[in-house]
Amino acid sequence: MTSAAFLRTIPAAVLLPEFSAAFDTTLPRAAVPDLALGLEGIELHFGGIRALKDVSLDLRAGEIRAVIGPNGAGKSSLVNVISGLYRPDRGRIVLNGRAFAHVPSQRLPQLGVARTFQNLALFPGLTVAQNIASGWVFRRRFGLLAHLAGLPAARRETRSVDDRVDQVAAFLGLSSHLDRPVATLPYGLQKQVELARALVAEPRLLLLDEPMAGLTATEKAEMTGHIRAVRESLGLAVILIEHDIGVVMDLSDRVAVLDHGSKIADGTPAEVRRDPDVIRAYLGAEAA
Ligand SMILES: Nc1ncnc2c1ncn2[C@@H]1O[C@H](COP(=O)(O)OP(=O)(O)OP(=O)(O)O)[C@@H](O)[C@H]1O
Repeated sequence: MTSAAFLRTIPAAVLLPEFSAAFDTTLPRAAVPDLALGLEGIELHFGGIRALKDVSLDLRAGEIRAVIGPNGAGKSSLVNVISGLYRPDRGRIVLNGRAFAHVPSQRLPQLGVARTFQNLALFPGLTVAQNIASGWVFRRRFGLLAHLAGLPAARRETRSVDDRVDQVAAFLGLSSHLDRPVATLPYGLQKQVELARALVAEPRLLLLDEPMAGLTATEKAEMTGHIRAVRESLGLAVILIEHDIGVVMDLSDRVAVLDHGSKIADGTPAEVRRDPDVIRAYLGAEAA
C-alpha cells in the first residue's frame, strides 16, 4: 500500500479537525515576531503536587533550547503543557503569535508544532513510508469525503503526501528503508522514523522528548547530526528534553534547568555549566 493509499484508510473522525473549547479562551494576539514559543508563569498541579512552579521560557525561531533537570523535575509536564495534553492552572502559552491559557492539542499541526515521544509511538505493523505519512494526517486541508469523492484538489494533496514522505526520507537518509515494516528496523532507525514523521507535517517548532534515549553512541552521533540539520537546513525551533548532558551541551543554544518544578537556571551551555545551583541540584560531579 502506498502512503497515499494508507492515508485514505484513516477514519473520518481523525481527519476532520476538531475545534477545542480551549481555542475560545485565546487571549489577545502576541506581538513578538521571531518568538517561536513563549511560556509565561506556568503553574501545574496534580492534587497536592506542584509539578510546575511559575515557569517562564522563551524560544526564538531557529533556536535549539534544551530543558534539563533531575527525574521528577517537571520536564515532561512542561512538554505536555506545550502540546496541550495538560491544562495549566495558571499562566499562558504563546504559539504562532497567539496566546493561550490552554493549548488546543487538536490544532497543534495548524499552530506549526510537531513532537516526538520519550517511548516510540510508531505503528509497528505499518511500513516506514506509512508511518512517516501518518504525520501529515492532521495537516490535511481536505476531509475524508473530499478524498472519497476523488475531488481533483484532494487527489493532488494525496499525491503530494508521497512527495513529502520521499523528501523527508531523503533528508534523513531513510529512502532505502521506506517499504520495510518499521518494526524490523533497528531501534536507532525507528527513532529517526519518528523524527521524519514529525518533520513531514512541516512544523516551525519541534518538541523532542528524549531523542537519545536507548541509542548507542554511534546512533546518538547520527541523531545529533539530524537535529543540527533540522535547525540549519529547515530553520526550525527545537525544544530538546534530554538526559544526555554531553548531547545537550553540544547541541543547544540555551539551556533551561528545572528542579522540583521551578526553573533554577537559564542561559548558554557554558553559563549553565558553571551555575552553582545547577551543579548542586543536577550536574554534580559531571560539571566539576
Ligand atoms: N499524570 C500525573 N499525575 C500525577 N503526578 C504527576 C503526573 N505527571 C507528573 N506527575 C508528577 O509531577 C512531577 C513532575 O513530573 P515529570 O514527569 O514532569 O518530571 P520529569 O522531569 O519529566 O521526570 P523524568 O526525567 O523522570 O521523566 C513529579 O513529581 C511527578 O510525580
